[in-house]
Amino acid sequence: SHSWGYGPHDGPETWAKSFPIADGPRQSPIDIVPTQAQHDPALKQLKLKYDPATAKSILNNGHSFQVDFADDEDNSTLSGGPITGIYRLRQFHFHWGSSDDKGSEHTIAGTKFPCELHLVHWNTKYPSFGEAASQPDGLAVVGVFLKIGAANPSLQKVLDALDDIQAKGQQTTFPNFDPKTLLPGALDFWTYDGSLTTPPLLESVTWIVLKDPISVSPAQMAKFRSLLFTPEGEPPCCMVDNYRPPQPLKGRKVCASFK
Ligand SMILES: CCN[C@H]1CN(CCOCC)S(=O)(=O)c2sc(S(N)(=O)=O)cc21
Ligand SMILES: [Zn+2]
Repeated sequence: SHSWGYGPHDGPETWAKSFPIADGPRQSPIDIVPTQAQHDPALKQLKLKYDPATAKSILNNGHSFQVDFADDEDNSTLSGGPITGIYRLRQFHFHWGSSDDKGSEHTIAGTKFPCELHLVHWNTKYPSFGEAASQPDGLAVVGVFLKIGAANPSLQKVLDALDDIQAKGQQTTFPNFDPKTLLPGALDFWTYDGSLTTPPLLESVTWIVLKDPISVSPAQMAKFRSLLFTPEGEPPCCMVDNYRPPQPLKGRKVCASFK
């Protein structure tokens, strides 16, 4: 069975054995070099329309934790930006480090952030999420960097639920949450064609990485690090450093929505 992780024996350097696409032409994340990104005036404004009523539950999946959304209707959607059509919000999750000097997946000219938020959307031109996940234009993930600063009240609502999902496989209800409150004021972004950053590493993601970070306090970072990779009853292993390092650009262009 595909037991992959982030440790020395099952981490990103080993994934190509079970998932050969790990060495593919459009892998994620990447190091974004702002001076080498091309401003594309044709890029539309990002349109994020989220209905808090679609928030359903929060789950520790043993790799991260995710907030899952009802995606049977067009109630929480992404459109505009680099994408055509309408993509539905499926879930959001995070990647973070064991210390504040690392944790993000994308980097900016080599700079790592302590945490990165991913909002996962799928293209409604396909009949289901699973079908979309295998198509080159099937998914669109909005990435948001978290930077150490003031405590983030909206993030705190998410972190307050972590006590109930400490171990792998645990989940609880998480109603009435508006993910828009986790976004920075400006929606300037970089965009490029990439992949899932975890197995199955499918090359089906249009990445939309926001330029501006949101804040997270040191105490809030400690809350992320209180989660466990391991299920109840197994020796506990702290959920930290659940990030894949930047992958080769292999000739891809990174476009910027801003000058
Ligand atoms: C732990 C597994 N993470 C996966 C799970 N999903 C893929 C499931 O494939 C179904 C065929 S997902 O589409 O929700 C998704 S998005 C990202 S990321 N870090 O690139 O934003 C990883 C993952
Ligand atoms: Zn992710």
